[in-house]
Amino acid sequence: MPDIVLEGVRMEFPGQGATGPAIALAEMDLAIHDREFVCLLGPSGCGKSTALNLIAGFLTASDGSVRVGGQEVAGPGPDRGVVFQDANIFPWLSVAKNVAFGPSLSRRRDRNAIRRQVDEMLDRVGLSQFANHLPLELSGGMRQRVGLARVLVNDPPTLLMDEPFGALDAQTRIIMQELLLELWERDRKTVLFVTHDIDEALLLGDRIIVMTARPGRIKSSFDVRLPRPRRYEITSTPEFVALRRRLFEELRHEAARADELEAVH
Ligand SMILES: Nc1ncnc2c1ncn2[C@@H]1O[C@H](COP(=O)(O)OP(=O)(O)OP(=O)(O)O)[C@@H](O)[C@H]1O
Repeated sequence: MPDIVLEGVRMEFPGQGATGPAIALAEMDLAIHDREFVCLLGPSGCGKSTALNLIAGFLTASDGSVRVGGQEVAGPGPDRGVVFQDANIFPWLSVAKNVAFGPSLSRRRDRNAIRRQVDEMLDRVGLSQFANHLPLELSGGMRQRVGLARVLVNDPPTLLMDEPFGALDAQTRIIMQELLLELWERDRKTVLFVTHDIDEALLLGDRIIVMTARPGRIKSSFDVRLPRPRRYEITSTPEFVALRRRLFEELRHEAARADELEAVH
């Protein structure tokens, strides 16, 4: 059964001042299967984040249906873990306390079990030595690891990621992409990953969905049949380079349209 289904989804934001309503998504249909890693790719402003926020339950569609696991989305829920670019961590809590936050909300868990779970999670993301540090004492990449650990420790079946590595330098970004691949290989969650970076989408995804410029619709869907487990080295293989070229052509037109729309507004 598909894990995430959007049918005829339309999203309008009320206009500000003289401008009419902004139509972010028009008639969007999408189906993501259980344990599939799908990357949503498209030019700036095409509605990628809006689609993710609808699935996360942070926004409600103006029209159409958004279902996760067969249920109509009525708001955020523990079945969907969301990771943003700014790592959504509490600056006043240590790394370990940030990661323990979610599990501590559940009254059924005893403290020792939570501590073991947090230790294991910190080990998986390579932060064991920084358990007692405050986020301010960490680099951007390490903070993003904390953000990832905070979400993964709750073991949500679905992960929604909105350009999580967008603010990182190129080197750190690759390290984080490889870490995400490693984590995903182990427990294969359903992932929707929003990005405008072709290489990132190709390195990570089973499938890449390309969106049109605003108002966003699905333009095309590409299966990425590159072997797994994947590492960064795959980006220089002929198969990868050929796929990159195809996707670049696919996006070129939409990016130009997005620029025109920008110039008009
Ligand atoms: N809260 C809002 N109020 C009004 N308009 C909005 C709101 N959120 C998004 N929009 C508009 O909806 C459109 C889609 O925005 P969205 O953030 O989903 O695009 P995106 O593809 O994620 O872009 P980017 O890659 O730049 O983050 C844009 O034109 C944006 O200006």
